[in-house]
Amino acid sequence: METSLPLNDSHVRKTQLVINRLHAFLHGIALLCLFYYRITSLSEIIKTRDNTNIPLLPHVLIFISELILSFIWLLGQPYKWKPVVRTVYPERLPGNEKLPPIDVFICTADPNKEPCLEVMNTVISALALDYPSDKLHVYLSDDGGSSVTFRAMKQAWKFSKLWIPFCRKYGIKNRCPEAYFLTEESASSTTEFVADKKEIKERYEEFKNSVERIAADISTSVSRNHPPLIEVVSDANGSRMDTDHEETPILVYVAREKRPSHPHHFKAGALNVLLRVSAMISNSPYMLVLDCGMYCNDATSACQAMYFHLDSKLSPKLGFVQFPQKFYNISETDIYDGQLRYIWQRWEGLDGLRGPILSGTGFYIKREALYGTQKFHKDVDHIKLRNLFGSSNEFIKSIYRNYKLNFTEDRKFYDKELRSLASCSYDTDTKWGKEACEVGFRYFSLVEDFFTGFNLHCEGWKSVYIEPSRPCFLGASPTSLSELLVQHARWNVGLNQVSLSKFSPLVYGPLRMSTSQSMCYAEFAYSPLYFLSLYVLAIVPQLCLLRGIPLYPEVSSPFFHVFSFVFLSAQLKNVQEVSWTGHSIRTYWREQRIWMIKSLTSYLYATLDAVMEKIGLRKASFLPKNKVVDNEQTKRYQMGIYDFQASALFMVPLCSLYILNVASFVMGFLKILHTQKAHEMLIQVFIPLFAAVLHFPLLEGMVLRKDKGRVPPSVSLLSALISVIILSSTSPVHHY
Ligand SMILES: O=c1ccn([C@@H]2O[C@H](COP(=O)(O)OP(=O)(O)O[C@H]3O[C@H](CO)[C@@H](O)[C@H](O)[C@H]3O)[C@@H](O)[C@H]2O)c(=O)[nH]1
Ligand SMILES: [Mn+2]
Repeated sequence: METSLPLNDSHVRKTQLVINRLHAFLHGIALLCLFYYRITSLSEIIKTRDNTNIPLLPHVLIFISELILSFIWLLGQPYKWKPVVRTVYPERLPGNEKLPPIDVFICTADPNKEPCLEVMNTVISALALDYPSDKLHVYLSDDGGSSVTFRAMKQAWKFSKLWIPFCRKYGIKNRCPEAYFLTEESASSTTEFVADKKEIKERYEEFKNSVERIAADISTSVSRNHPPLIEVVSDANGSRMDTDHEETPILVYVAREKRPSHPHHFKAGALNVLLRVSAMISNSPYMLVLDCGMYCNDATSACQAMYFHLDSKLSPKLGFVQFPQKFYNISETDIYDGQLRYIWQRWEGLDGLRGPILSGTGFYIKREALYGTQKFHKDVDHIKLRNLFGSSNEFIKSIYRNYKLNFTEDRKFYDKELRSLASCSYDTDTKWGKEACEVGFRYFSLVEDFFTGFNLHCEGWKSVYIEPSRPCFLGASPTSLSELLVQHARWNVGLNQVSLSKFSPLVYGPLRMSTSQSMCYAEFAYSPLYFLSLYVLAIVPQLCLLRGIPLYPEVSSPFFHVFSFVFLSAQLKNVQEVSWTGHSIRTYWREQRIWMIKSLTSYLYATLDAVMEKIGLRKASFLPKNKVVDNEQTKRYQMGIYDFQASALFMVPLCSLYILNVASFVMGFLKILHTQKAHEMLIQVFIPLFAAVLHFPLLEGMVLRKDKGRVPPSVSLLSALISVIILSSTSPVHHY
């Protein structure tokens, strides 16, 4: 029988494994030598403090910053321990009749920020997935409760009825119409194809126009106060079951109830409503989750995921299959490092452990994993189920019922039941979204994906990472510094919420999963700490250089080589990883730059935010990213020119530190020439030089550029003032 053969295979990247382990060993030894140097020199300073005038504080600060960097480095090592790649055997997948049904969940929140046409393209591409139509059901959650989205969705469904047969007939790979017509993928050259394509293109233009008309006609205002609305999109004749059902999957619109007095828990709340509503309508055992604007670029993703979910060995423990997030709008220069290469490389490493971290979109997850029912017996107490899942008996029945397309039954009854499941109070006093209670997407953190995946791994579920050469899903990545920094600040607020709680991965993880998997979660969750190290490294060595206080060993000392080795080995390892994943050295350079910029801004504010939330001064919130395209900004992005029109909160620290570093390099350099102290200060001269070269675009933005994307002169002036104050202040390093 076909299914007895494995559907997939994995193999370890051996060369990479050897390089990684060897590097970890050497780098680790070098770090130990570095600590030895710091500890001995610190104790020396403390002992001789009365006679010498060497200040202690800068040495302590530098040591702390080195400890943090080393700690995060150590946490990241399990990622590199056993990188794994997966292959699949397409010919072994069972026939259509054996494929399990799938529900697709798409979330949108605000038509002003998430253009309706893009959302509809996501919907259409999901409807057109290469999967038996009667086993595919698409749900669109509209958190804005906007009638624009509702009406546009009906048009999208109508268009799909033409689009899907066209795609199937010609084996079109890219099932997102907007992207398909842009790329001009050619499936055939017969006259029939050319005529069909022309026809479908015209239909698409009509559809597009109708969506634009809808958006122009009615207000796109977003409501925070509305009753639930659930509608299975159907033909005008009112019969929900369409005669062409074979060709077009059902499409369900869900706007959950929202009231100002009830917390709605952002995307996790929306997904939990979809879980409940879909349980009543289709109750598929697997779900694909997609962010709006993220379209299906390869229609075979569902089958690809099934190579793992149907694998008899993997299946019982497999919670989800994660695809990487890839982006269609990344420019050649990728100045904001939008491709997130370093993340997907880690996921590959995690695949050798318990599996990749849940990444919000582009994953096929098992319904059972989100219900946490694997531990119950079938005859579990009904009261217990009500405590977990809420008061709906229909919902509770669905938990143990197999897949069944349900919505044609008693319509009135179901409508009432559905509205209750989508009401804002349904969750209250249940275990939905509660951390560590195993029901649904967890509300605890703004990064619901990270935290839910963490919980699933803690409960014993595994995950699989698959990165096919043709990306299955494509979305839009930030194209301005401002967007990038705001997005990363939000992610890191979410990570801080986890790391500052009892769910901190190093505390909560090791008892529930392997230490190595916990370390990887911790590496992610503690990464906002980078801001501490980088602020110290951007200020302390520089000020000490100007005051003639050496913080590093002098050139003749053997420890000078230790410091040089640590720096070079870290950099070269990055270069090696970047080139091994098929990128050029420029990618390495940009990754360094953006990592520092994010650490000095997003990570700092994310930590302040999370701490304020912890002590009750603030509430974290998740406003969807603006996906509306600004032409001028996009043009700059395409040309590889940074857009520094970001909030002064971001720009002032960056520019101040930049000026501080340039100034201390120049002044320090002149000073050591005079005093002949170069051998003592070499590393301290090198640090600001490295920063000044790496962040040269900031200098351009402040001084050389005249366009709209430059650093605003007011920001440059304020930054200059701040750096002068820091430079001239008798800083605390002077005494102690
Ligand atoms: O109240 C809300 C807020 C957001 N969303 C949806 O959530 C998705 C992600 O929002 P987006 O603004 O695109 O944020 P990103 O930073 O791009 O999202 C990343 O980070 C999120 C966690 O912060 C994850 O949920 C996402 O899957 C992941 O792609 C979008 O479809 C939104 O419509 C809602 O449905 N309701
Ligand atoms: Mn997004």
